[in-house]
Amino acid sequence: MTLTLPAPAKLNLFLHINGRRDDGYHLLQTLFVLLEHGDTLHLQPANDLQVHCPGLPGAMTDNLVYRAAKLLQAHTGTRQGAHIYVTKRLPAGGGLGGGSSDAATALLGLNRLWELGLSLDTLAQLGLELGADVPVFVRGHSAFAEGVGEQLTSVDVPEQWYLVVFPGVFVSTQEIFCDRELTRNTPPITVQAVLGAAPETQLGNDCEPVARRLFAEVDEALGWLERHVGTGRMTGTGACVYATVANWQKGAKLLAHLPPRWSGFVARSCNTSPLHRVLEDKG
Ligand SMILES: C[C@@](CO)(OP(=O)(O)O)[C@H](O)COP(=O)(O)OP(=O)(O)OC[C@H]1O[C@@H](n2ccc(N)nc2=O)[C@H](O)[C@@H]1O
Ligand SMILES: Nc1ncnc2c1ncn2[C@@H]1O[C@H](COP(=O)(O)OP(=O)(O)O)[C@@H](O)[C@H]1O
Repeated sequence: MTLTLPAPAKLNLFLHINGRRDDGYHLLQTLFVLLEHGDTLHLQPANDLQVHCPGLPGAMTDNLVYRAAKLLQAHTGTRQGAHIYVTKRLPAGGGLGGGSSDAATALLGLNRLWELGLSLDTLAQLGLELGADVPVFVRGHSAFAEGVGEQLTSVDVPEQWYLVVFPGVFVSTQEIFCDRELTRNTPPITVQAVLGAAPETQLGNDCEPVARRLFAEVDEALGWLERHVGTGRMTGTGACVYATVANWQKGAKLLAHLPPRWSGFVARSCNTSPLHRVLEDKG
């Protein structure tokens, strides 16, 4: 029996840095939406634990999917194993949360495969040990996030079509957060103000000026969107940039004119994660 599950991408419709904790972690506010596009995990019960993730450099034991599985084994004491095959579509370091989403899908998928019966609260708490972005994928709903990204308020955001462009560079989250010129004093806003604001056009991403300065390709990709679509925004700490488009056809037409050194996709946002919908369908 193979359990095949999606690991959707996310976009940050805005990202404000409000301060910094004593341990160096940043206090932020952001609005996450999920996309109908992402990686796919195939999970098979086995006696040992193996993760195959073609195209992603690095040791298997560093893969967030492997680390998620080990965390579940340690937390529950189960001796069950699995062979997990990851089809990567989301660029690592793209700001689309691919690694975090893979980890969340592994947590929920193995919880089902191994019949562990852990709650979403417990899985989100475990996920936070793997990365600040994992809990939103575990909970599987558009959310306003605060704190270091772990305090989530579930919200409904208008579902829209997005053109997402990957400008071919890897942006390390840590490098952006370490930059001296990153502004860290944006005043906090309320969730009501966010939802009334058309976030992707009226609220900004504080990491964008830093990424534009450090990575010429991010700057050029944003310039391309601004010229061809009228607006552009960066997701997370980069590198991907995006804009809303009226429908799939409009997005596909723009995609056809993308400079060949970049890649991209067109996808619709969704308030409920495709992962949760598939798990519900499978009962
Ligand atoms: C800022 C966001 C917005 O979505 O950027 P993206 O990674 O999506 O681009 C995320 O919350 C990132 O989450 P995630 O990518 O899981 O970050 P983590 O692995 O937890 O942290 C990577 C590094 O970023 C820094 N970091 C991360 C989160 C945070 N609130 N403050 C920080 O200073 C820390 O130096 C940490 O070592
Ligand atoms: N399954 C995975 N997919 C993507 N990246 C992973 C995975 N496991 C570990 N990583 C590591 O996580 C980092 C990027 O994570 P990712 O979530 O894709 O980017 P971002 O946080 O920018 O959206 C990279 O350093 C990558 O090596």
